[in-house]
Amino acid sequence: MVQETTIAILGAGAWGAALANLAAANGHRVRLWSRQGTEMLQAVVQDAQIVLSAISMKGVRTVASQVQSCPLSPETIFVTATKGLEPQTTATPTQIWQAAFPNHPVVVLSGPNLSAEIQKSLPAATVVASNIYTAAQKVQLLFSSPRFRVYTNPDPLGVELGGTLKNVMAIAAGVCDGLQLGTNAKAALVTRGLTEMVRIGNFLGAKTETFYGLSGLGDLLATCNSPLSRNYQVGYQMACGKTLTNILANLPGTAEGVNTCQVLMQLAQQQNIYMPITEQVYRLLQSEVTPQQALDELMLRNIKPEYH
Ligand SMILES: NC(=O)C1=CN([C@@H]2O[C@H](COP(=O)(O)OP(=O)(O)OC[C@H]3O[C@@H](n4cnc5c(N)ncnc54)[C@H](OP(=O)(O)O)[C@@H]3O)[C@@H](O)[C@H]2O)C=CC1
Ligand SMILES: O=C(CO)COP(=O)(O)O
Repeated sequence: MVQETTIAILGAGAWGAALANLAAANGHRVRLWSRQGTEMLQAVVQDAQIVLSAISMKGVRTVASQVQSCPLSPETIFVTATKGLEPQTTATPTQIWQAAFPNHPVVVLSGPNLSAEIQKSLPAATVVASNIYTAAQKVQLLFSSPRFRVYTNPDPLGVELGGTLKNVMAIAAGVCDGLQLGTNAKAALVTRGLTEMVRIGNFLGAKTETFYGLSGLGDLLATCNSPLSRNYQVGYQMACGKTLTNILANLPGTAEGVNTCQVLMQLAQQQNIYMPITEQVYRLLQSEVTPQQALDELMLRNIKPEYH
């Protein structure tokens, strides 16, 4: 029997609300905070054993610095469920929370977790990872249930990057389906997309094997194959001729892949890392190529061995 725990969830969007329901269904006291709500941030995080952030990337640093001015228990564990990279610094959400709270454990939670399915109580699995294993274990116990299977993993950076990098590939997968390129093309795209994720992930310090687990390949498969994914929807609608501005104006929620793609392109150029799919997604989002031209650019590259 898991002890009843007070969990403050920051961000009451699609994912924050789904995580709140999972925690409440396990008998925990859940306090939800968002800018739209009436609860003060200080009151929500006060005495919370867990502070979980499900805030879009663009709000993470601001909210982390607001939490810094709130009184917290020294035992508080931070959990981050955001999938993005900060444009100015390329920092991950975990790195931002850890720098703001150097004396607290930070746990990343990431996996193939389309919130609409979780809200329908469909079964799912996820991964929790931290440099402090006991903190990850605590979070695993808090969220585990017969419908939500939680694994621990010792590579928090790899877990976090899997969820972040796959968003760019989900945009590409949406384009692939929107252009009706078929199952072979999709399989090639997702497989080569994973190779690209491993390449940049290794450069940033993540372990290869993590990308072959739930938070990497698992999340890649979920988002590249589901119209529930907002990132997939962006690609699909671009392939159908809509403009990015128009798509984002009507999208239900956040598509982090749009910003992540820009950050990755900057990094790839600075560090000379070969990321052909990311580059074509970037050029498409910048309206430098059409979906068909992006496809041609990828297919007409020099032929080469599968592995270097
Ligand atoms: N939906 C999903 O299936 C999953 C989403 N994720 C990740 O979780 C994160 C949130 O996604 P999701 O819940 O779907 O997105 P939503 O767009 O539904 O919600 C975003 C949340 O972030 C908050 N927010 C946005 N900008 C700021 C800001 N500047 N300051 C404070 N709060 C801000 C919003 O607050 P407010 O309500 O006040 O506007 C809202 O609570 C993303 O990084 C996403 O990749 C991860 C797994 C699954
Ligand atoms: O990360 C997700 C599922 O694991 C959600 O994907 P989208 O943000 O593309 O909707």
